[in-house]
Amino acid sequence: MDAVNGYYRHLAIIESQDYLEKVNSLVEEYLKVNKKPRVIYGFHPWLDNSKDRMMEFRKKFENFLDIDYSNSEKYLGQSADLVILDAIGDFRPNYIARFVDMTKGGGMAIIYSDDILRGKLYKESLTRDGVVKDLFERRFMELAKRYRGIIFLQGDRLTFTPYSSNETHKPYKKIPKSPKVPMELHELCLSSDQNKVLEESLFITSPGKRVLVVTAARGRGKSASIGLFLSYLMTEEKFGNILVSSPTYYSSQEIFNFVIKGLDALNVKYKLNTSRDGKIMKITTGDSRVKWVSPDLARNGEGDLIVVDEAAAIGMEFLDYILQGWDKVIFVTTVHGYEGSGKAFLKYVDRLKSKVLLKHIKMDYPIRYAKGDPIEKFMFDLFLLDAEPAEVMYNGELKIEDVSQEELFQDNNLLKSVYGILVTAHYRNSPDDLMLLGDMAFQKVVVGYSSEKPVAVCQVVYEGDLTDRQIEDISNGLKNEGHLIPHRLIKYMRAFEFGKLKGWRIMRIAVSPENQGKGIGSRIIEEVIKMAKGVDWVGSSFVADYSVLSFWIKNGFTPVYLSSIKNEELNGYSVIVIRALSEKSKGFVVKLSSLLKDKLLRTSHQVYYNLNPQLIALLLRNTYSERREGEVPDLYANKIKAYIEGKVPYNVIAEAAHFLITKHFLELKANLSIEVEASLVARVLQGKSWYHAGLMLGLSSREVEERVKQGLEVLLKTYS
Ligand SMILES: CC(=O)SCCNC(=O)CCNC(=O)[C@H](O)C(C)(C)COP(=O)(O)OP(=O)(O)OC[C@H]1O[C@@H](n2cnc3c(N)ncnc32)[C@H](O)[C@@H]1OP(=O)(O)O
Ligand SMILES: Nc1ncnc2c1ncn2[C@@H]1O[C@H](COP(=O)(O)OP(=O)(O)OP(=O)(O)O)[C@@H](O)[C@H]1O
Repeated sequence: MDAVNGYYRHLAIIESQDYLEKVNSLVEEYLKVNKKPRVIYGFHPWLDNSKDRMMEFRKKFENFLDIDYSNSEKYLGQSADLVILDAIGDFRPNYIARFVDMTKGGGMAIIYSDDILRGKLYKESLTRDGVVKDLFERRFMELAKRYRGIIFLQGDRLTFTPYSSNETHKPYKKIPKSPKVPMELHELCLSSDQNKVLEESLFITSPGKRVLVVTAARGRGKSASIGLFLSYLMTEEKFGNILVSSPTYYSSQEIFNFVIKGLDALNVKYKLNTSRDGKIMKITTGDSRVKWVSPDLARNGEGDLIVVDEAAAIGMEFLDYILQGWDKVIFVTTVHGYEGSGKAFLKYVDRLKSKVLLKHIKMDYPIRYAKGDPIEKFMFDLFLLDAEPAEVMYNGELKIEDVSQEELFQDNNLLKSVYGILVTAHYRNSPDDLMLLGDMAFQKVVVGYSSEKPVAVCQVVYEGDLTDRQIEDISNGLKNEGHLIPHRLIKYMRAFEFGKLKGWRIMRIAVSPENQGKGIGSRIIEEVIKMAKGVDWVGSSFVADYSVLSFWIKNGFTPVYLSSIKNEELNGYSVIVIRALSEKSKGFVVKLSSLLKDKLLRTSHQVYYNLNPQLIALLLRNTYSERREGEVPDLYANKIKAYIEGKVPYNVIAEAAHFLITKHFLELKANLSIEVEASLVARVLQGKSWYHAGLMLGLSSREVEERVKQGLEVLLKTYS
């Protein structure tokens, strides 16, 4: 009852063989306080008996929504009084975080399991040869016993320290006296912070370049209030064309839901464009529209206003690009969230303040529950959501050590600052990564310290050394044994013997943002290579990105593989780089990288049409070649000359240009700048029009053509 008054939540964790009885009696207790709760139930429908369990629960409630864990991203905006998680077959951090988040103030989340440590799906993906650690779960249980508001039932042992409504503050709306934004919209707000956003966002409508930044922890209703504000703008003439972008569609979903709520409240008619799977992609009313576009398209999109949700997660480089192209920009972002990189983004905003007219609105009050909610605190500390790197400036002194996973999980401050580096540098970090760090054996964690504080971290996984049987299974597509690099090279490059070599995959490397570009990453790699005694290769696999790839190439790694399909979730193509440490592996590197070069030369116009041409050029420049092209035919040379002199158009000489560029990348005798090479790649190998090549390269059509001519001239001199 006190929780209802104080609008705070409870979390119950049940680990017991008679879990159903225990959940039922807890639910009975809860029903005494709230007779008709809305219930959300999370599970894997296809696991043994899980559907039966769900059906049993479903009978008990009128308002019941069952959600398949694998689909749960779609339901981020949902909330319920009672959230029940089936943790019999899986105990996965991302799902726990996501579902507990759906619980409303006064409500309760229940996680039930027979045994948290064994037989869990995600954990199995971290298990190799039956070996896995349980540092994550032990920390989870230890915190659950210590934190208030958590009912922890292990067998028949109960730990629970209650919380009190005196310690919480409920959100209330507070409508300003004479609001400029319509009253109907203010009425829809649930906290005074939302009213504030609605009114103060008007800042963006005044003339000139303006940037509005809205930041808060998760669940403060940022997206909702911006959605309401956009519904107002749509009814005003000035903002006819509004784009919304975010790393994934789902982070913007609430914006669209609340544009609709707003338009409904204002009694305005609108039209929806929905994707096949039900996502609202565009809302139109009269001459105005709000449309979602992916970050790739937003870069060169046009309109009157752009909203970027989860802005910190997209990367500052992208934000700079948006700021160059747009006059009216709204950045919405979570700080201290799962996807967030808090301090780095806030520093970025501070720097921006001196360059453009900027307003920064911060929201404090949660929407779904009270400020001071004990479960929010538990989740923050459990998943280290507010982990940040230690503040330290690198002064040239670097101590590099490997730290055992046990040491890391025993020392919360060390864990927090090491994990903070990973969270801040890799925006895709999620609660799952903490479990991976704690539980996956066969890994090595290397930490770089400056002035005794962590500034860099590197996670290494041992791979390879496979048996014939394992290799055969992988080659037949049967099993994924978790050896990522050998797996890809065996399955897609058919390099069976490579599987027998011993390797270290650098799964993660990150340097705290203030200290990047000072040589720390390279020194860590050097040290890791020294540690790799008796190892044939050290490698890495990551989403292809120009500057990250440059880092590996600088450190002596060679690209050997590039995926043929874009990974939609990661929004890019993955690339594998390897540094050979033994003669045997050297042979593979030469062979595989030559094959990669050939693949790029022959298929850039189809397989890699959408890949950044600079990246293709960088790959072509840094791969071996085992074949040569013949002499440049005189006819080709003459044609190209005629083109350079402006006597014939490009299409007339396209085949000659293709020949010459292929020859260049096979022989690498001419020294062209990466910009010129990228223009050649875009036009000649990818077959883009001048216009599209220009879009990719940030150049005008004329500039691209100038570079192509310039490049062809040098190549002709070198090779004919
Ligand atoms: C498997 C993986 O984890 S791949 C992903 C790698 N990690 C990340 O992208 C996280 C964010 N970035 C970082 O943490 C670091 O910048 C790292 C790990 C990529 C590189 O470490 P650093 O100490 O910054 O690199 P270091 O100073 O040794 O080398 C500099 C070179 O790396 C490249 N580089 C890549 N990213 C950066 C960056 N953010 N800042 C500066 N240089 C970078 C450049 O080519 C640079 O050479 P240049 O100065 O001639 O342009
Ligand atoms: N005014 C409102 N009325 C009803 N529900 C609201 C309101 N504002 C927010 N919500 C609900 O609260 C939840 C959090 O809102 P929203 O997604 O806007 O928060 P956010 O701060 O953007 O959080 P996140 O970081 O999760 O994106 C959502 O489920 C949303 O539907």
